[in-house]
Amino acid sequence: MTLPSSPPALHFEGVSKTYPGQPAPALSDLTLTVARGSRTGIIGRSGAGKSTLVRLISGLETPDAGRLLVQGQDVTRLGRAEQRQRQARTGLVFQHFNLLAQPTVLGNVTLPLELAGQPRAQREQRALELLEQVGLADFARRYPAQLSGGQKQRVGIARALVTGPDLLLADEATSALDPETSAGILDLLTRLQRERDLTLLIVTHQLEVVRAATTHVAVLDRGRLVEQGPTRHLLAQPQHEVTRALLDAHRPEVTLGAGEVLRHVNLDDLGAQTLAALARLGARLVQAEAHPQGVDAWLVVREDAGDLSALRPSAEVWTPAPVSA
Ligand SMILES: Nc1ncnc2c1ncn2[C@@H]1O[C@H](COP(=O)(O)OP(=O)(O)OP(=O)(O)O)[C@@H](O)[C@H]1O
Repeated sequence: MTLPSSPPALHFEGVSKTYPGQPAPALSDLTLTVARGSRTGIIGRSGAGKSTLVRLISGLETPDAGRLLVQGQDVTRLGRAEQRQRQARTGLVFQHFNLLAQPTVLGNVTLPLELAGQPRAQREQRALELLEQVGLADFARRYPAQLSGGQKQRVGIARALVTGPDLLLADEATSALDPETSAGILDLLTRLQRERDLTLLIVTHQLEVVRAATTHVAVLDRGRLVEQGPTRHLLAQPQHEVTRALLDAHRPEVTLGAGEVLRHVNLDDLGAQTLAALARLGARLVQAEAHPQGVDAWLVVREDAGDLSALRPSAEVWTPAPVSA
């Protein structure tokens, strides 16, 4: 018996988009599939086309060419009513929160349900449940101006989820927050994605966001997809210069001695065995950052130090790329 396989959450098929009056396309023949239930990062430099991708998914723009399927539905062919239904099933979280100043926190979260015509008691109950889930049960009667940036973003997340979407788009959702607050928001998004079995699309220019919160990643550059894959694999073995440049931005400033090179490696951990292996290789650890994909480490080693793959038993995901000083 063959079970009907469910369609991917998103499928871009040869999608192109050029804004009026612009010489170059914002997206060019983009083919990209986002698996249902994944936490997928879309990363790229400024102007890569990330926001355009979000605007197409959320229905704010339409492709010039190609097809965009959301949960198997070709959104370029939907009527008005169907499009509104689809939009209600897509939650959006913005960089600058986009909260209204006047309604209270509760009023902001209930707004999408109010617009959908849901009775007050029902929508308030639902919004209070969501506020509880984002840790803001006691803030319902406050105004956005009385909240910190991280709290405002929690309200933004509650509002994005209040209509019960299956797809959540976070567009630079942590870019305006300090690192500690960002980490809390990414943890929250990850938890909610798991609990609600959502597909989470995280659009960012920050590699650390991709590392902390995604299972898969796609790298865009000048409107094109340059590489994609499981996050851990892609960050350990970046193939494209754009991805390498994103990794390089985290390179520590270090003075190299004669015959020494700086290398970026992704380790499983920094346990006793790994440290002993580093010592045997004469490797100097100059920077290490732990994250859900392992430990991102920068080492100074002698050019003739030998095979670093011994550092990582699961070496199938890792070939150290030499980085010039
Ligand atoms: N409304 C618009 N009108 C004209 N051109 C636009 C518009 N929006 C984006 N563009 C152009 O399309 C290209 C892709 O822009 P987009 O905003 O999608 O990139 P991005 O990766 O999100 O960049 P950033 O990280 O800076 O937000 C850029 O060249 C940009 O100048």
